[in-house]
Formats: sequence, C-alpha cells, structure tokens
Amino acid sequence: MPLQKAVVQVPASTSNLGPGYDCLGLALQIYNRVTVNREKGEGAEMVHPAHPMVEEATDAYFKRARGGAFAYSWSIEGDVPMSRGLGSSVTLRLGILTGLNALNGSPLDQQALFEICAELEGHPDNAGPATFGGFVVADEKFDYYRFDVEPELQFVLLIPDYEVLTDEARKLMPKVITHKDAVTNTGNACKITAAIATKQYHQLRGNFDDYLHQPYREHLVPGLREIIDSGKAVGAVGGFLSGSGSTVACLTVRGDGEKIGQAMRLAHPSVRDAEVRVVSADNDGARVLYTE
Ligand SMILES: Nc1ncnc2c1ncn2[C@@H]1O[C@H](COP(=O)(O)OP(=O)(O)O)[C@@H](O)[C@H]1O
Ligand SMILES: N[C@@H](CCOP(=O)(O)O)C(=O)O
Repeated sequence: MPLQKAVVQVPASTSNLGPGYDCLGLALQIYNRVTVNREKGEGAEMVHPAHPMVEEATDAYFKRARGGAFAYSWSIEGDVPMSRGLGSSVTLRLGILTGLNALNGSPLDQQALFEICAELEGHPDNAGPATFGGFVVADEKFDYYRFDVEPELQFVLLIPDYEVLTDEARKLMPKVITHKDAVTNTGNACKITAAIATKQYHQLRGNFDDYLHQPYREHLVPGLREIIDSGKAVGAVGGFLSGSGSTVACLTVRGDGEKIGQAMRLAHPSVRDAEVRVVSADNDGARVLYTE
C-alpha cells in the first residue's frame, strides 16, 4: 500500500544578505507546513486546489522523477508571511516537491529537489537554505556550500504590512553596473561568507553595502536606509533588504533584538505598525514531519 499522506515543514529564508544577490541565503526559524494527500484517479493533472506554482512544481517533479504521477490534494499553513522577502514561494514549491517525493517512495535526493526548486524560482539563494538549512552560498549551476549558524546570531525582522512581488522586483535590475561597484560587492559578499562560515559574527560589521540590487529597489520600501541605520545605531552589526523585500533585516549577536526592532520601527512613519520578529537560523532545512 503506497503512502497516502505527507506533511512537510519548510523554513523561511532570508536571501542576498546585502551584497550577495542571488548567491547568499540563510534559513530562519519560521516555518510553513505543506500537506500532500494522495487522491483517487490517475495523472497529476487532478491536483487541487489549483495554484500555478503547485502545477509547475508537480510537472517539474514528475518529469525529473520520470513518471509515477498520481492525483493529489494539498494545503499549506504556517507562519511565513507571503511576499515579504522571506521565501514564502519556496516554502510552497519545496513543500510540494518534498511531499510528492515522499509519497512516491523518495526516488529523488535533496540535491535534485533543490535543483528543481531553484530552477522554478529562477535563483538558488532561497531554495538552497530552505532545502539544506543553515547559511548557503549557491550559484546558478546549483553548486553550493552550506554552513551551520549558531543561535547567538539573531535576525531582527521588520515585516511591513505590504507585499513586494519578487518577479516584479527582479525587473528593476540594471543591465550593467560599474567595475568599482562590482569590486565592492564582491569584497563584501566574500567577507560576509567568511565571517559566517568561521562563526566570527562580529566581523560582519561594515560589510553589508550593496550596489547590485538594493539601490534599485529602495523606492519599494520607503525608509529602507533609515530603518537599517536606526538598527545599527542601537547595536546591530548590520542590516539589509531581505530578499526582494518588503522585510528589512538587522543582525545582532548581543541578545538585544527587541531593542533593535523598536528602533527600526520608529525610524520611518511607513513602518510604525510593522511586525517585528527576532529569530535565529534554522539548521535543519525542509523535513518530512509525518507520513501515513
Ligand atoms: N502560504 C501560501 N499559500 C499560497 N500561495 C503562497 C503561499 N506563500 C507563497 N505563495 C505564493 O508565492 C507568491 C509569493 O512569492 P514571492 O513574490 O516570490 O514572495 P516571497 O518573497 O515571499 O517568496 C504568492 O503570490 C503566492 O502565489
Ligand atoms: N535573490 C532574489 C531573492 C528573492 O527572495 P524573495 O524571498 O524576495 O523571493 C532576489 O533578490 O530577487
């Protein structure tokens, strides 16, 4: 008797970390759970409820798994806010991929699920950490390095009450940037990677300047600079636009996340009612919680 039901937990993720556009990402202890239920009937086209991302993920999964399609229904619930730059689309896509794989006898490994998800997303920096947990450096060839992150590194997330659609925010990128800007970004992304990989979190300070994406998205999040500067003024080691926004993230190693969050919220009238969450990294990644 094949498995009938799988419940998958997928963490939120914060990506780019300032200068690491489309390369750096980190899983967070905020989770969605996706449930996949086998239904009567043949072929994956009977999937319901309808959702374009779920249909794409289903097609991509059964293509890579080479057959075995079955009808199923699905649902998602949890704490990852939608379209706020915290990888909600990955929680849905990867949750479906992982759930289908579990019901299908797990023919694909984590690397394959990561690759399908990153391909669907169009960039690997959320899919990597959501799959493997921790801090992930990934490229468009789907090569990656992964590092555990200690709980002392805390992320202060200022989550505005408005959405930013990633697909729209990606259209704002310039075709060309200057050599000088590229050099600055490369240096900063390398230093952030080295600091997190070696767990020298205090060395993160001063390395979040970015010239690849934040300047072109700044207007999407009014007060972005002021919010980051206010967090830094009361002790954050740095801050950045989480993914494509609208969340703004500051980092701290001093256990003073609540104070930093309050300062961020007071920095600009547009975020006075924003939600503040202080979280650590998730080091587990996507997990099948339950099957029957
Ligand atoms: N819990 C959810 N339920 C249904 N669809 C979701 C959910 N979370 C994300 N999505 C889908 O993902 C889209 C948001 O993706 P995206 O713009 O990339 O934002 P994010 O930065 O959160 O990943 C939504 O418009 C929706 O189609
Ligand atoms: N590198 C991508 C990351 C998008 O992350 P999301 O959480 O906003 O979907 C980008 O900056 O476009």
